[in-house]
Amino acid sequence: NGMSGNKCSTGRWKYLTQKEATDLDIDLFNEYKFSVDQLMELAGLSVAAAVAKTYPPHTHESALIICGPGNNGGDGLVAARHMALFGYTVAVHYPKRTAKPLYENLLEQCKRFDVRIIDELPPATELKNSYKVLVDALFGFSFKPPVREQLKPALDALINSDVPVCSVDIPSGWDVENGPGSEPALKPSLLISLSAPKLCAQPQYLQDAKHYLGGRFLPPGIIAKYNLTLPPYPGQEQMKPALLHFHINQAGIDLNTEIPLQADAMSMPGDRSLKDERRNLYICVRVEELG
Ligand SMILES: NC(=O)C1=CN([C@@H]2O[C@H](COP(=O)(O)OP(=O)(O)OC[C@H]3O[C@@H](n4cnc5c(N)ncnc54)[C@H](OP(=O)(O)O)[C@@H]3O)[C@@H](O)[C@H]2O)[C@@H](O)CC1
Ligand SMILES: [K+]
Repeated sequence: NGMSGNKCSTGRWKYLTQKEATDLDIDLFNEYKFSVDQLMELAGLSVAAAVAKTYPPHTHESALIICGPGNNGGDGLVAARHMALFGYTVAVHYPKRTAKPLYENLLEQCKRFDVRIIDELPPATELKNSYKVLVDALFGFSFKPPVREQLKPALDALINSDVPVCSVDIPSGWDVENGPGSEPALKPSLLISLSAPKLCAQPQYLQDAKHYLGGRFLPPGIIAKYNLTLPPYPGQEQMKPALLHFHINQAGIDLNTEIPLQADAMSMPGDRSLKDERRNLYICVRVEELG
């Protein structure tokens, strides 16, 4: 039936290496003259929008955002403010603060939006009772495993929480290129890749997670330089369900696959005939949205 193995991907999109992600970031600032604040605002806004689409405030009112010391944490602070505007009750845990005006200002803004800053994380059971959704803004594409002692409790809280975790750009603790590894790792239920997905966002690592693309700010020159093939954003949206992962049920076998959304109809659950571009054949699938 052309679907040997248990994975099927059309392999249409480009996934960045860690070095490409870093170089692209540097180009945006040095060559394309963006400031960090600008891109962080757009990144954080798209994170908040993707979280609200997946776990809306009327069902997941109470949110905890765990922020790390780098720009990934900055994205989390921005998302916290936007989520407060969207109607969530938001708390932020920010255990290793960076003494730079950008981060100090973002934190102050959070406080002015009634975001609660919590210095100690509660134990897992209490965390589960207090929050309906977590945002993982601990580490982004500059992370090098293994996690050091100081931030291990924050990572462990995300791993052991038993609450849906929405990861910003990279699931924290994962190798940016090689995914979760063999140790017990974070299993996010939503990943928001920023600007372009990194190698760890491939479906074989992400498994049942929803996957959005956000950070809609790449100039055409960057797209050309890095040979980026990315799904087009619809209209004025800040984020896009780029690489939704569906359960495929064929002849009683559950397959986990990745299907790029070419038409809106594809995002609806139901039976479909889909073209597997790589193998150039059509497969009959049942599309069930996860999560
Ligand atoms: N172009 C884009 O798409 C844009 C991307 N943006 C965002 O920026 C993110 C990348 O940000 P980033 O480069 O500041 O690094 P990030 O990953 O947050 O963390 C570095 C920090 O973690 C630390 N650390 C590292 N390893 C560690 C370990 N094992 N254990 C403990 N700590 C460890 C490291 O500490 P250090 O090693 O330096 O002491 C440093 O403090 C990116 O993913 C996206 O979210 C947007 O904001 C704007 C445009
Ligand atoms: K993260």
